[in-house]
Amino acid sequence: MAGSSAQSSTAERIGYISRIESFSACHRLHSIHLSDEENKKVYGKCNNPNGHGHNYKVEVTVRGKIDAKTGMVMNLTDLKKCIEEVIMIPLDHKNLDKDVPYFTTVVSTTENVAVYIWDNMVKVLPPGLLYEIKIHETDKNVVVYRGE
Ligand SMILES: Nc1nc2c(c(=O)[nH]1)N=C([C@H](O)[C@H](O)COP(=O)(O)OP(=O)(O)OP(=O)(O)O)CN2
Ligand SMILES: [Zn+2]
Repeated sequence: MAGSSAQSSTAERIGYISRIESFSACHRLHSIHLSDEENKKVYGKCNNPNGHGHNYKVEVTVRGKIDAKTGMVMNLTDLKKCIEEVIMIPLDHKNLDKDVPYFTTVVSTTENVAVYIWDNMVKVLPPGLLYEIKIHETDKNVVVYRGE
């Protein structure tokens, strides 16, 4: 019988949906927990006092039940609004270290940018939905954070 080995139509289905946005920002890798000499040694060219810029690409993924009535894990239009509020308004065309208070004491590595986005995204999304923040800092450097 067709579909006999498949999940029943009433079973709960879990889906992952993602939205990708890009933002441009500049920063300098410099830790307040290291001396100037150590900063130079650890971060090299990325410790340049006048900073440098990136076109970051961020992928926000949510995981959840595919609602039987709406057919959605969540409405991607709502996810777009959350990304605007949490990522685009505070970070796009900003100096991360000077314009974003969080990075006054936290070094603006892409790992920490991902943590910043995660911590703020969980505040605006329905509970338990956020699954992953993936950031392409360059075409070659990619960071994933899952809230662990
Ligand atoms: N663990 C991390 N390491 C580094 C980070 C980071 O956020 N986390 N960031 C940097 C610099 O900010 C910058 O991203 C490095 O840029 P660059 O070396 O130019 O990037 P690419 O490797 O993609 O460029 P190449 O063409 O290979 O030079 C450094 N480390
Ligand atoms: Zn950088």
